[in-house]
Amino acid sequence: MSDLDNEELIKIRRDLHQIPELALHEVQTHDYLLSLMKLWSTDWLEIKSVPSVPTAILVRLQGTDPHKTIGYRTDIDALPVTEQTGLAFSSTIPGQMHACGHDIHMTVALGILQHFAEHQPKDNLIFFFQPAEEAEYGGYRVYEAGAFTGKWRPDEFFAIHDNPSLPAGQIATRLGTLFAGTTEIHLTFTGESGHAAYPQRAKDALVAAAAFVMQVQTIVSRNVDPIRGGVVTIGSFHAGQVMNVIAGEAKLEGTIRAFLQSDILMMQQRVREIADGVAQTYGVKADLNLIQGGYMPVENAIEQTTDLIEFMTADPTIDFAESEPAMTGEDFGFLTQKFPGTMVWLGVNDPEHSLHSDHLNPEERAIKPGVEAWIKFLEHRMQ
Ligand SMILES: CC(=O)N[C@@H](CCC[C@H](N)C(=O)O)C(=O)O
Repeated sequence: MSDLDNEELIKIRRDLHQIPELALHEVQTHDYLLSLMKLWSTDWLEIKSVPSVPTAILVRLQGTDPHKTIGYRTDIDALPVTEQTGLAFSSTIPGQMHACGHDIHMTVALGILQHFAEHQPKDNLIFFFQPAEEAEYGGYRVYEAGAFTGKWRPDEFFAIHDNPSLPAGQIATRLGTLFAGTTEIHLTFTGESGHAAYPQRAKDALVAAAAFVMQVQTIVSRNVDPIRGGVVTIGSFHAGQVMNVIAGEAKLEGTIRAFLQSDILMMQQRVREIADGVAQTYGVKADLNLIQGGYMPVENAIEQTTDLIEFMTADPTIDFAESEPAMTGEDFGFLTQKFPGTMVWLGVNDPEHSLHSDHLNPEERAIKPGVEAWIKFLEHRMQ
């Protein structure tokens, strides 16, 4: 068998695009991936499951003359977004879409895996098909389950993320931090509802929540070093039922983002202080839940990343560019705290739409050069 050709890769991508599943529920995706891996089964390929995270798949390829074990990770989950692309191969699952391109990530990983299932690698390779990147921090869960121990422990880890702002097939990364660390904010203010005409007899949770939304804007403007920057976004605000009843409850959700873990911790503390202060000022109760999970800053390691940049820059068949850091989050950041490694962008040329857009339509011609660049680089790492 030869390497998967363009048409075969596109078919896999379209199959996966039609079955987008949410974090920790990637059952059809898991079965589809496994069916391909079984087709490519060889003496040197071993598959492992993780009982506590049943949609995760680890694949190990035994090297011919191993000096190390190289890890390659792809995420497999999708988003609660209703697809609006109108593509013939659109999502078949209502309200769910591969709007972050994990279908592209999986296809690239499968292309690389199929190559090394056909051509036994020199070093050992571990492919990690990771559930729950968008939420629920699957990488952290699988690590904590002890999956990366013994012969399953990678010495280094690599991963990609698609980028609609870059030309199709371009690979881009940088030394140091590529992606921000994040923290989810889940906050409920509870007051007392009442008649709109008698505010003095109620405790207005909506007004408290509105004050909170405005006050947290000062975290980035007054507490974060402006040279480093950060983000506090409240993306969801639900309160009240009708115009003439004071809301007794307000629910807010948002995200904190920064490039340094110390900034994340400081911003978490400021969110706690503001929630407590607002609760006291408005006589309501604040229930605050801050979840970082595995979304640590994605720190590209010096040795692996320098080698990758030098290798890809020198190869005229690879379109490589250095990139700026981004405020997107990724729980690959947790794995970069545990194993040295590198995450790169893969350009998919859809500049009109951002990641998470219901119109996101990555160019499939990015897949084949992505696969080829990684096969070359991994073979180079094995020399
Ligand atoms: C690449 C990307 O879009 N990642 C997501 C990761 C979500 C992190 C977590 N749920 C949070 O918001 O804190 C992103 O939103 O950046």
